[in-house]
Amino acid sequence: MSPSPLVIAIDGPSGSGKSSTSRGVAHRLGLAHLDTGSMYRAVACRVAHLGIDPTVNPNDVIEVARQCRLEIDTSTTRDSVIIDGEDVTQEIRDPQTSAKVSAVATIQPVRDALTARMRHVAADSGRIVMEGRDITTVVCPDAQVKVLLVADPAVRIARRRAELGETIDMAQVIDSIVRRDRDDSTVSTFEQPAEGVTLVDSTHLNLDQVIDVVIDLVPVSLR
Ligand SMILES: Nc1ncnc2c1ncn2[C@@H]1O[C@H](COP(=O)(O)OP(=O)(O)O)[C@@H](O)[C@H]1O
Ligand SMILES: Nc1ccn([C@H]2C[C@H](O)[C@@H](COP(=O)(O)OP(=O)(O)O)O2)c(=O)n1
Repeated sequence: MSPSPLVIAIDGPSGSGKSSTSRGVAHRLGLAHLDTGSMYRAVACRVAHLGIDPTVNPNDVIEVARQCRLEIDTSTTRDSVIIDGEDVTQEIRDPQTSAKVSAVATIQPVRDALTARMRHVAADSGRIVMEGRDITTVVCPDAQVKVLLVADPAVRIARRRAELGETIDMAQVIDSIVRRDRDDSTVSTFEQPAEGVTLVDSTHLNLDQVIDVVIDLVPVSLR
């Protein structure tokens, strides 16, 4: 008998620990993992390579989101992202990409195109952890487990700074958390949990503790 379908949806603001937690949960339960932010980031990279300014030519961005060939590894051991044959695995994590991505992610038809792709990945995989900003509310509102992962802004800024290295420009780090959350929250609701979504505050929890909290939410019969 094949195992029951299982979608664990994790939303939250930047730096709340979505990727680390999702990866850890997927690894422990043997599930696939999709970082949906990497899809928006990949489109932002492709758009930049094509010399498109999203604020001037949003229709060109929509075209890229609809037509691009996107190859994303959903295993927990690799995290490669290839768009139209170009490997952008490293570039999507650059602070320059972080600074550009909201301009792409706030175009509603771009969201519609990528949401459809995300749902295909979930359906193909069957058992997956999906993370982003609108997975619990828009992409997979019927997920068996729905979590909104938050942490105090100062803690999120400190975590991101530690991740990027002490030499990183502090203004850039603050922009990538505070300004980006403000822009992203114009199109997604990730500051308050929607009905049926469990709020998990990671401010005072280490990564293993957060992973344990999420796994405890998964019905034993589905693990
Ligand atoms: N509970 C936690 N305690 C301490 N550091 C954490 C915790 N969760 C994540 N981190 C660290 O914070 C940084 C941002 O985490 P990440 O998972 O990339 O967040 P997000 O995907 O929400 O932007 C990473 O360097 C990660 O190792
Ligand atoms: N489901 C999603 C996932 C990401 N986004 C947007 C919002 C973010 O600015 C970018 C990048 O998301 P990502 O999760 O990689 O960002 P962080 O790791 O949280 O800093 O994409 C979104 O609008 N909806």
